[in-house]
Amino acid sequence: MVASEKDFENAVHQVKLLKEDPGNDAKLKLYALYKQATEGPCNVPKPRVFDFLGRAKWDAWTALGSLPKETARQNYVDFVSSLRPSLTSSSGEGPAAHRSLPESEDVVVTSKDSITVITLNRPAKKNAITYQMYQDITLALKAASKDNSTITVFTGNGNYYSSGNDLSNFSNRSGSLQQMYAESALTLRNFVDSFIDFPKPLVALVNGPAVGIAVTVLGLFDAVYASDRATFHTPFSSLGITPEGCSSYTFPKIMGPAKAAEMLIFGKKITAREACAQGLVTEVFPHNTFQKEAWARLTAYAKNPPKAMRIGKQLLRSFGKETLHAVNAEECRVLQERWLSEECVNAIQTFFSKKGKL
Ligand SMILES: CCCCCC/C=C/C(=O)SCCNC(=O)CCNC(=O)[C@H](O)C(C)(C)COP(=O)(O)OP(=O)(O)OC[C@H]1O[C@@H](n2cnc3c(N)ncnc32)[C@H](O)[C@@H]1OP(=O)(O)O
Repeated sequence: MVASEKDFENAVHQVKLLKEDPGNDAKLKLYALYKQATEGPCNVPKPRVFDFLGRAKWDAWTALGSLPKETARQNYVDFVSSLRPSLTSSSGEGPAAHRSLPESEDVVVTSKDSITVITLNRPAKKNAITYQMYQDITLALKAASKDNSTITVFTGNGNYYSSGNDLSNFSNRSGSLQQMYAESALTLRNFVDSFIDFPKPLVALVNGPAVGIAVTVLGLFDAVYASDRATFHTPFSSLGITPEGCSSYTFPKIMGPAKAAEMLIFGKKITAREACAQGLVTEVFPHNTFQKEAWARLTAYAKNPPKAMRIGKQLLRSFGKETLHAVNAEECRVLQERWLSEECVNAIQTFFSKKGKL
């Protein structure tokens, strides 16, 4: 269900009627979504340095990147409803994730034409996945598995699909290293499990380069549509780490052991067309028609009888499921050890000293 103009106007009106101050963060978010929904991406100059409020508003609006107006309108309506649960949208039931997802700006969930869309929304950081985002995505997939959508889509906002794991994930948390790595391994395991167990067709729209875990989990999707600007890169060895996302099992199955080793052990970056030839990508579209063509395809597929698609997917998946869970557990166990290694610690330090880009 997409928010109509009327839903949006109602939500704007409801904000004016709020009796309690929702707080500065909420007000900034409302401001940014309102501007994005009514004017599109921010293209006004950044306010001067002492205009603190103006700059905070500008930052919030700019952070929405190229989020489409319709999505911003929907997010505004959803956010207003979450501020006051008693204020419900006039269009009836909202998107599924709205019912169980924590508020998150970095992972945006929307619903349209029986399709739930999960968008990685950190364009300024190339959609790198933070610790919180792993948890939000896991929740979003759980919610989508229960909502009334037919297909679930995963994509990225901006010019990257995702640069993979946020390399600062291990530097901005508290507790002992052992505890942090154990928690991270568990979070990763739950994240990948939610892809393994996802019961409906899951489609990736790879709008630009994909790195690391954003590539590996693609082996667990049912279809992967890519822009011809997308690339696929798993530089694990140069980061001192090892493959995850079940790729140590799915990649050799999909592309054969030799091509899998080239990517997962030697870190060869491949183009969308190469990934398609190797079976990781379903189809490649020219970048300037990518959204239009991929969405036309998805909208048509979403009209298929949902139960048949769901049961079909489960048949395709069910026989390998136990193996996938075992592979996931083993990959996470090995990674937990690798994170403590000198090779890994040095590689992350090199990245943040700006000497070690891919
Ligand atoms: C719970 C833990 C689970 C762990 C699971 C294991 C997962 C493993 C992986 O995913 S391994 C892959 C990790 N990713 C990378 O190594 C990519 C690192 N990034 C880069 O090499 C480059 O940023 C780039 C090639 C993706 C893009 O280069 P460029 O176009 O020149 O842009 P910038 O480098 O200027 O990037 C803009 C801005 O984003 C920050 N950023 C980009 N990617 C990451 C990242 N993965 N982690 C943290 N930050 C990232 C970059 O630092 C810049 O920030 P700044 O503007 O300087 O503040």
